Amino acid sequence: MGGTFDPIHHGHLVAASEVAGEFDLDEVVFVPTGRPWQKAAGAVSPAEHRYLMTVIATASNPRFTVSRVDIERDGPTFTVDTLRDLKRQRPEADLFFITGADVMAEILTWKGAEELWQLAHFVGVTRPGHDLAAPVGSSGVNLLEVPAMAISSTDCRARVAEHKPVWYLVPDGVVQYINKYGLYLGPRDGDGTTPDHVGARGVSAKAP
Ligand SMILES: Nc1ncnc2c1ncn2[C@@H]1O[C@H](COP(=O)(O)OP(=O)(O)OP(=O)(O)O)[C@@H](O)[C@H]1O
Ligand SMILES: O=C(O)c1ccc[n+]([C@@H]2O[C@H](COP(=O)([O-])O)[C@@H](O)[C@H]2O)c1
Repeated sequence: MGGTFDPIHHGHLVAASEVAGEFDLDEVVFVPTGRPWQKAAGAVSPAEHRYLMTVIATASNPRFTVSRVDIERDGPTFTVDTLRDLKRQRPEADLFFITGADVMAEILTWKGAEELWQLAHFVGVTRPGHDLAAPVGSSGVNLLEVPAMAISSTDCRARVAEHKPVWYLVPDGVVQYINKYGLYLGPRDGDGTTPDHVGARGVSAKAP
């Protein structure tokens, strides 16, 4: 499952768990993007923060792992490269790429879109507020209804910035990580550490 994971939240985790169960997958590899070219430069937290939050969120599930292939590759992140790298690392694996309905609707705009269907099975999952459909001309795309989680990373970031809690929207360890590094509290300062004018403790991390 690829994503910017800024931050990872329970919508991601439920989607991954449901697909793993439905398709009897041995492993779900979470792949944080390096440079998501469709998101504004500077609007995305440093990759190491997003990677570490993903590790924290997935640590308790023995079938969940996290890959650094996208954050270690230079240049913009393209899924065609992600899938090639994963295939190189796991030549025997039958790859499934998990996306929410919003991302499924954009795949035809991606680099090498016509090649993607040969590299992996794609699984599109339902997401509140978005219609789910297989892209025109795609093959091997499965659609799966998953429990509705009206959670987005955008909303989580906005809540932290407004000093509202994100408990139960993201895993507890991710709440604590966000608080520890003062993420999302103010203007992005480039390295994701707490800007001077912002206190080190965010309201979001107060006990529930
Ligand atoms: N609540 C959700 N339910 C189902 N799928 C989701 C949900 N949130 C995200 N996804 C899917 O997870 C993948 C990674 O999403 P991403 O990291 O961009 O999270 P996001 O919440 O959409 O972030 P942002 O709000 O910053 O755009 C995408 O395929 C997306 O469609
Ligand atoms: O390959 C592309 O051109 C492409 C364009 C946009 C998004 N993606 C991938 O789609 C996944 C979700 O991306 P995002 O930005 O919505 O978190 C992630 O794995 C991205 O690398 C891929």
